[in-house]
Amino acid sequence: MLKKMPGDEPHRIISTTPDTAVVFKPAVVQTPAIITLVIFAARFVTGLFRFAWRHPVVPVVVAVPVMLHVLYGWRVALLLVTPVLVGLVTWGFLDRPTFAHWVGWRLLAFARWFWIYRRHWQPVMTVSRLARHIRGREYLPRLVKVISDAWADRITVKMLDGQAVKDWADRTDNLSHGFGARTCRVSIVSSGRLVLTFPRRDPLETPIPALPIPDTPGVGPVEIGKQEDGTPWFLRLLGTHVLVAGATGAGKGSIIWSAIRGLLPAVRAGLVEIWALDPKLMELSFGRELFGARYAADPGDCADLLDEAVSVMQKRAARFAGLQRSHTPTLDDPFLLVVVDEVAFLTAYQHDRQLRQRISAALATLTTQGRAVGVGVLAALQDPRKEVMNIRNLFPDKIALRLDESEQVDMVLGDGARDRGALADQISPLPAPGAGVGYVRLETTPDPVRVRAAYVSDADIRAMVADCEEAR
Ligand SMILES: Nc1ncnc2c1ncn2[C@@H]1O[C@H](COP(=O)(O)OP(=O)(O)OP(=O)(O)O)[C@@H](O)[C@H]1O
Repeated sequence: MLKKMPGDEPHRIISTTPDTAVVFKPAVVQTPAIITLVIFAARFVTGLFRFAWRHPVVPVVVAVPVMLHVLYGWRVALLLVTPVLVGLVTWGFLDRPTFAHWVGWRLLAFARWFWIYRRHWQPVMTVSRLARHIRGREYLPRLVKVISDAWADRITVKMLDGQAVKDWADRTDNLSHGFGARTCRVSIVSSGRLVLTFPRRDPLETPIPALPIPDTPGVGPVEIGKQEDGTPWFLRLLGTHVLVAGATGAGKGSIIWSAIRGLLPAVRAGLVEIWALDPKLMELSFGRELFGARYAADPGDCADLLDEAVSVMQKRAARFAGLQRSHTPTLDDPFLLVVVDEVAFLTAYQHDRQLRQRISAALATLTTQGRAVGVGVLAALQDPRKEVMNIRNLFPDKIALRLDESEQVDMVLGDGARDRGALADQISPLPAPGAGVGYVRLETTPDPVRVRAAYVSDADIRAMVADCEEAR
């Protein structure tokens, strides 16, 4: 009675005697009416409390004026409610962020829960086959709560027992179209619970101009651009190695140049040295004055420069042994960032086998031992296949810009990254909406984050060079 009892289904019943009616007897359990009423009342009250707990602002906004009206009449209600409304509007004007945090986003979350997610939940779950029908009974994953902010709606879902995150990750297309969003990201919060993120707007859809050069020298995470939620994207370079992969024209240069730009004050202060390897002779040659003697384009010179970096690293390691386990840049021991544009030119397309092996060995040594002694590698490449770059796993932090094939996403970011929403193969090939857009997967966070690097134009690089020369 409370739930539909599964009876025998007529299509399964076969009569062996011709011309006899099949007797269909569904199982019926008689329940006294009072028990039914008590259960309904209990469910109603629990639902009311649950609702008030999840959407506390809504009952206050709706229930209080109604109660005042019922108890004291509409005049008193209006008299008491008007100053509160005026107060709220003033609060919204004077301090938008706190108003949005405490009232605005909660009301929006309620509206979207009510109008979009709750209303479409059952059809979307059924059509995308995330709901199950077993013996006539429908089992739906539970929509636990909706949180909204300026960028996206985040929906906490209790999966059905026995469901896997992959079941959901495989249906992100169905979910995003079903709920009218552009994309859907799936991330796990605890056993059996996951969060679906539906962005409502895209702060990365237009190019970001070059960020201002920081005022103070710093080697901490460098601001490169924006994250998909509109917050600044900081990339750590000290104490790690970063691999940037992207097809031609994906905007690898904008990440390299934004990193150099962010470190420029520290370069001028002597806390950072940037060593540039530019085998393609295109990207870094434009600002080669910034690197002084630490610039190489010819493969032989690149090998020499890498060997020198290895030697610096080994000398430091010998000095630091037993004294310190991590490195803080100083004037005597600055952070040394080796920037390699199109690393495959040196490791795969180089026809001199000996040189190729020497370069690969030096890069492998730097990426395995460099970070503790203040030597980092920032490398860019187009083709992420293992044959081209067999040391890609030695880079703890990875960035996938636009890639040509979906299989390349996991090659760059690691297994399961595409299932978790890193759709680097779907980034637009047009420069305005797609160049510099990518997904970052850090050593410490398995969930890829969508980002866009600021575009450092030729004029910006020229200004950086002029600035540095002036400082010298
Ligand atoms: N962050 C960005 N925002 C907007 N446009 C960009 C950005 N980065 C690059 N572009 C545009 O895309 C074009 C290609 O960029 P870029 O040369 O850096 O790509 P790339 O990945 O280094 O390509 P290649 O591997 O062929 O050198 C640039 O000329 C510029 O117009």
